[in-house]
Amino acid sequence: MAGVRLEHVYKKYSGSDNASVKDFNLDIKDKEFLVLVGPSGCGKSTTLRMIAGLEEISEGKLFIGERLVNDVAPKDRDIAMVFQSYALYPHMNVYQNMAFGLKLRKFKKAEIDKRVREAAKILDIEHLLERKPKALSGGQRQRVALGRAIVREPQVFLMDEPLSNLDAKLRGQMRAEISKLAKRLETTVIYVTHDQIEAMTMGDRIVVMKDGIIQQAASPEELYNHPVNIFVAGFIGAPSMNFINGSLSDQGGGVRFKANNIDVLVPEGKAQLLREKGLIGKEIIVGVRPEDFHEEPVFLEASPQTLVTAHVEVAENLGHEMYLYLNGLGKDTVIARVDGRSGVKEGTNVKLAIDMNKVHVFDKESELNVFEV
Ligand SMILES: Nc1ncnc2c1ncn2[C@@H]1O[C@H](COP(=O)(O)OP(=O)(O)OP(=O)(O)O)[C@@H](O)[C@H]1O
Repeated sequence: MAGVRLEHVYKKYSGSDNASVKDFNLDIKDKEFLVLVGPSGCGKSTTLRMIAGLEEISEGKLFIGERLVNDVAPKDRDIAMVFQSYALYPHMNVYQNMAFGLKLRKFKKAEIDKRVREAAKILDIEHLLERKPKALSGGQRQRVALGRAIVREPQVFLMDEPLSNLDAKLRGQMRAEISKLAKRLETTVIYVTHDQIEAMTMGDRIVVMKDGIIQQAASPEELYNHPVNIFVAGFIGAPSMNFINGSLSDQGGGVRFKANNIDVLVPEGKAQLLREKGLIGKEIIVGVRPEDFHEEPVFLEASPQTLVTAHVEVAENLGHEMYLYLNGLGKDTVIARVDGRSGVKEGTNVKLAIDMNKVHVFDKESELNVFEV
């Protein structure tokens, strides 16, 4: 088993003006489940392919374990990769598909048989070993693709959007299975996805990328509670965090955040930090997650000064929770999540309290979270 370390890694494809991956620094621990996440084109696959050895590194150093592998061929890196397209050999049955890589590497028949059967047992596909890929469901094919990687007993698993061809329900199941599998095999996994839910549920640590640059590398909880900038704050969480433009004022009686229909008191602990950072009187962006709006009486009594009034344009009731699409708070529609039994009606005005202890404040210019950086 081994970790993976990238030091100042760059990738510039020949013919393109800009580097696709820039100054990538990361120390992935042995047995860690690391997820690379970000929008299309941010450089996730390029990073993974450099680790796999399928793309050359333009600059920087890549270590697998303690070994510098910049110039080591993919087959000698002791890694296994699982792709989005499972690329199973159609003319081979499941057993042969799983055995093929080991056969190429000249493993003995008995050893191949032992490994294939063990992997099939782990993945619960023992009854499918004689079948051809075309007689398998999408989820079963994905399991065979995983099986092909497992039999290699690699130091590191690399997975590039392995679940994106599956339907939503199966994706949910396989998500949990891959997490369990990684723990059981006690192996390092580097997993690429553009799906923030996959990232949040699977990763021990998540690396959020944008334009080839790491924005933040942290645990799911840390990313959710302490995003360093607007991009990360908006990327993690669904529905996304609301961003409201406004300004801070301090005319005695504490720091207030004002914007459209909002005029609320900032808790003193946070207010002091905003004073120290020289943000009073400045335009800022406040970030409020939908779940940090409340209408429980208890909460309202506790912080009466955080009450806002808004117009409910649309109320989506899912039963256990309701999403309110609100006008009047920000330039754009603001989404609040309340209890599904709260009885809020579309077309009415609603009074909500913002949990000001949970809000984030971003510098308008740098887009950095002023509480975190
Ligand atoms: N072979 C290539 N030649 C030139 N440019 C490339 C090549 N492969 C990728 N790129 C560019 O590098 C950037 C990063 O691409 P990459 O595939 O790593 O992104 P990604 O985050 O994995 O995106 P997606 O989620 O769409 O797969 C993109 O701008 C892409 O156009």
